[in-house]
Formats: sequence, structure tokens, C-alpha cells
Amino acid sequence: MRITHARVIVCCPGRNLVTLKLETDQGLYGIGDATLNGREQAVVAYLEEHVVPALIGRDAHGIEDIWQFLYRGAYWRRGPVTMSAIGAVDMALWDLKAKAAGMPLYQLLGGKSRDRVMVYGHATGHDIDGCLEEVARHVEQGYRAVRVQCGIPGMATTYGVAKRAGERYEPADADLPAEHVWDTAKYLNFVPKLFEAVRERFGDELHLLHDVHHRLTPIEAARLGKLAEPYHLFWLEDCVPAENQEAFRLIRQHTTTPLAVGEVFNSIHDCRELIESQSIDYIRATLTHAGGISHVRRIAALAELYHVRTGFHGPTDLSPVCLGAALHFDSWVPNFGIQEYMPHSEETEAVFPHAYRFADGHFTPGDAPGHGVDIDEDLAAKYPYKRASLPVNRLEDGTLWHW
Ligand SMILES: O=C(O)C(=O)C[C@H](O)[C@H](O)CO
Ligand SMILES: [Mg+2]
Repeated sequence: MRITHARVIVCCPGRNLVTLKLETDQGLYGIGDATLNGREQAVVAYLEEHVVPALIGRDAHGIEDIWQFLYRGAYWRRGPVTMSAIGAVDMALWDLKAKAAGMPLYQLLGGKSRDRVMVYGHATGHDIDGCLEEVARHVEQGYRAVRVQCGIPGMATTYGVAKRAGERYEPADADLPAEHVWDTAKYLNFVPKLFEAVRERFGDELHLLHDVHHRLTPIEAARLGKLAEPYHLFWLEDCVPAENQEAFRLIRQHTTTPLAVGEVFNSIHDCRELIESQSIDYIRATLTHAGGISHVRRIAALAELYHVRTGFHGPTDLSPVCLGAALHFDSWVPNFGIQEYMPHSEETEAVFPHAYRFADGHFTPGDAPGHGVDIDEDLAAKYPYKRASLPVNRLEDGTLWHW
């Protein structure tokens, strides 16, 4: 089965999304998600200039050889742009191989380890009451797990809070980066009150998650982990920037609150020490940003040795193609933890018809051949790209901080 055409489709049905479509001489095609929020056109250029021309004529069944050609052959190795491009190619090739085999992707990976995939939703509010109302709405919809993000008294903006109740949170909200202001002391004084309020109203059964979004130092993260222990979080996410993997050992010494990290990782080398030192509990690297199924299953296999579970990143700045492929991976992977889910816009859902279904706090991937997601190119063309940038974050004294 030879690759005859490879096209990059950029659309903006509510937000920018990048899709790679590989067509073959057997009449089958596969698609992959190449969306890198705020840097979409960098991946488009990488694919169109350096990847697509080299794919034409290659055997689409040669997934591993193509992966190594694009990774080792790139000389410059990894990074988010390269690995998102490789991720899209790899996702499309696995989609193709499963279609050629006439089976859903989870079968090709090794069959189901579970009938359905538990997801967590996002409850946000400008204050605790508003956040609790959103938790209640998610519980009514059957979610077993909810992430809470709340406005912080004394701070005009913070991470993860939708502009209006019930809306999805879209961080890439301006042509050029908006500037937010952050104060760690106000945050640390407040957020344990949020956890306490959720437990008081919803009890102990609900899985409770929170995303610090890279903003603390290790000892501050250790303090927050200890403060959170009475509320037994499912996980505390991205509590510190994770380039220095060793920093997590200090946090681990102080708290039993489970730690999740990895949405900004793009290879096993970003997380090997974290996993081998058992400094984390969940690894979040996504199929799109971490080189696709071929590479993420290596990360998951290493993680399994150290009791680390998967917890894929899954906001709306990853397309339904990535979600579909992730749900097949989640259905198979033995050390599954949880899957993030933010509902895409109605426009996005229409552009990307899919076989996956939500019910009672869980997803099923569907049994269509491949990953079960398609793209309506005519409809996609109605939503042209429009540059959108993620914000930056400054401390109150003006220091450029972690967003
Ligand atoms: O979904 C999460 O956990 C995030 O941290 C969302 C990120 O801010 C978002 O994907 C950045 O593009
Ligand atoms: Mg996050």
C-alpha cells in the first residue's frame, strides 16, 4: 500500500486545528492530528516542506521505518514541532493499517483491556460558588472525575477559568499574547479552600483534579501537596515546570498527593527520569505532541514498570482525531489512568465526524475500522485559519513567569 498523496488541512471551527491526510494507491486514507496550540503554522510548514515530499511513494505499512526516518533522519531529533509532525504521520499510518486490516485501532494494538474509558471534565468558576455549580453540572452529566479551576481573590486573571459559566476554556484568545498577572501567595492561600468546598458539597467519592499549570517552585508545590492531602486529590497537575525532572524528587519527599505531568513533553527523554525515580503517578504526553502511537506506547510501557499510569492531555486544542486515537489507545493500554475531555465546539464536531461516544462519565471508542474519526474537507474549508496566541504570565513586579 503506497502513499500517493499527503495533504495538510488547516481549519478554525472555533479554534485552529491542523490535520494531515495520507492517501494511498489502495483507495484508503488515514488522518492524524498535528495541532500545536499557538504554533500551528510552524507544524504546517514542517510537514509541507520537510515531511510530505519524503512520504510520497513509501509503503504505508512501514510505520516503524517511517517513524525512524522522520526522527533519526531529522538529525535535530525531537522538540514539539518535529514530534507533532511525526505524531500526525504516525497517527494517520496506524489509522490506515487498521482500516486495511478491517479492524478498530484498539484491536490492532492488542485488544481491549476495558470496555469503557473514564474521563474527567473541567469545572471552572470566577469564585468558589460558581465553580461548585459547574462541578454539580458535571456530576449531573455522569462524570466520575472533575478538574476544578477557580478565579483567585485579588487576581484579575488566572489559568483555566472560562470567560462565562458553562463555556469551554480556550486559552489562545488573542492574535498576540495577552498578558496575565500572577501571585503565588494569593493562590496558595486560596486553593485549599476550593478543595475543601468541593469535598464538603460532593463528598469523597468524586475524583477531584487540579492543574497548577507550571507555576510553583518545588517547595511551594510540596506545601500545596501537603495542604491538599485531607482532600485526597486524584492528581495535582504540572505543579512545577518539568524541564528539571529531578525537582519532583523534592516534592515527592513531602507529600502523598498524586502528581501528574507531561502535556508539554514530546518524547520519552522528557519523562524517563521522572518515571524511573517514581516521582510521578500519571504521565500526560499526548499522541499528537509526543510522536504518535509508536512513541507513546514506548512511554506507556516504561511507565508500567514503575506503576505510573497514563492520563492523556485532551483539551479542545487537540482535535477529535487525537481524541479518537487516544480513546483506542486508552481502551488497550494496561496501565490506563484517566483521559482528559473538554467538549469540542459544535462546528468542530461537524467537521470531524466520529465513532466515539460519551455516556455516564465514560467514553467508548466505537468499532469503526481505524481510529473512527474523519474530516469533512468541504466543511473545514469554511473555517479559515486565524492566528491565535497563548497568553504570557507576569508576577506583580513584572517578572515574566510561567504561564
Ligand atoms: O488541559 C490542560 O490540562 C491544560 O493545561 C491546557 C493547556 O493550557 C492548553 O492545552 C495549552 O494549549
Ligand atoms: Mg494542564
